[in-house]
Amino acid sequence: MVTASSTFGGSAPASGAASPSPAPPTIRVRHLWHRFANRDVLRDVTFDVGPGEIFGFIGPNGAGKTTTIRVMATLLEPMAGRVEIDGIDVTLDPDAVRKVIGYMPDHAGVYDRITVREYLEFFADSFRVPSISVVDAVLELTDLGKLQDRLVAEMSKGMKQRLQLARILLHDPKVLILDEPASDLDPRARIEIRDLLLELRGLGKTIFLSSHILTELSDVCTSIGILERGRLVVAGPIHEISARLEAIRAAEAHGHAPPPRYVPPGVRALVPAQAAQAAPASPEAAGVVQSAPVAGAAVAATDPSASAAPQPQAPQPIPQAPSVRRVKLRVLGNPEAAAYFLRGGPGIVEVHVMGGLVHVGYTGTETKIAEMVTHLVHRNIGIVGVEPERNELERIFLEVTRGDVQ
Ligand SMILES: Nc1ncnc2c1ncn2[C@@H]1O[C@H](COP(=O)(O)OP(=O)(O)OP(=O)(O)O)[C@@H](O)[C@H]1O
Repeated sequence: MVTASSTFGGSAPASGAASPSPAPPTIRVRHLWHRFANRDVLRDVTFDVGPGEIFGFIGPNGAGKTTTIRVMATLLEPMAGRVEIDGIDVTLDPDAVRKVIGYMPDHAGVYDRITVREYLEFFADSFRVPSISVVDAVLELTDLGKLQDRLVAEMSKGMKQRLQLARILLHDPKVLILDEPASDLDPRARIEIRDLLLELRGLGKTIFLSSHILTELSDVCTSIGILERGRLVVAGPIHEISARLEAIRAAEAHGHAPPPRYVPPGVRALVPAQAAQAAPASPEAAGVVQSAPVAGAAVAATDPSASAAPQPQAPQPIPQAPSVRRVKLRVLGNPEAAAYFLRGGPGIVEVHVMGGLVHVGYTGTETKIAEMVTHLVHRNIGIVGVEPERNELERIFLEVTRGDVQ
């Protein structure tokens, strides 16, 4: 019997793929520009997604996420720059790219008046894959088997979204490109989609997904890229970005020159102000041109400096700085007394009282919060509220973006 796991992704790495690997990137985007009318909506976007990663592409409405995705999905020709999926240039060989990607657009429609099985068999036939065995495997993988005889029209939004995912798995693509896969879903459906994505990653798929909802991504993505007004302001593994920002903050707080900035492959800078200074204002200024089909050959760009694939900067070692986390404590009685007892404690970096709350910076894990609470309770200080800092991804997002829209 064909099973989901034997049919899908058997050859790819099943675990541990998030760590840096010498393998070439599965998705390679270099100096991508796009312009609608006379407005640049993508400006010099460059990033890599390694094999087996779940890459979250984050940005506010209108930042350019869908435009980037449509280029990757071969639906839109870039004005300049180069995009390769699994080593294939999307402009030079879009048909080959389509065979290795499964693309789920935002707000995709589904045919309503057929059953779930009929829907999948229809697409399996159009993908020219053996419909019965593959549809069985996809139904099993996406847990839609019980609903296979149900009319699509009668399915919930979450289930329709799951059906969309099932459809793009039929040809067993290596790379999944999902535009806002969890938007409009209730919390349960969102969690179910997240679990399915993790399962697909376990089968070796590389997953690129976009979202403007940070919390739906933070516990599923291995890496992120943040796009603002068409510019990529940061990209890389979440913990590396976080450690770097922490090191920069610590150095600046002590009046030292910031440590050398970590530049993920191809990304210009971590900090928006620097990105704005460093980035060219137009593809013409950057000397970047589009890869264009030329009879049977990979194309030379017109500008010799751009003709070779642009080389990303080698990543610099990331300085190790202990990551400072923050928590706010609401105490009964005098908050200054609580602050007094916490100052100088192991792992406590800073303590101050503001707005009646005790703000504590600490290093280590969240057990440190439990230790602080115990310590204060033993000194007869009652705790009535504990408010840990924002989640890591929210913190990064707020720090590297400026809230600009285009
Ligand atoms: N076909 C088009 N013609 C003109 N402008 C467009 C077109 N498609 C998108 N845009 C503009 O390009 C910019 C980027 O749009 P895009 O859809 O890529 O953003 P997004 O980050 O996906 O936003 P959202 O989260 O709202 O989907 C927006 O200002 C949008 O209005």
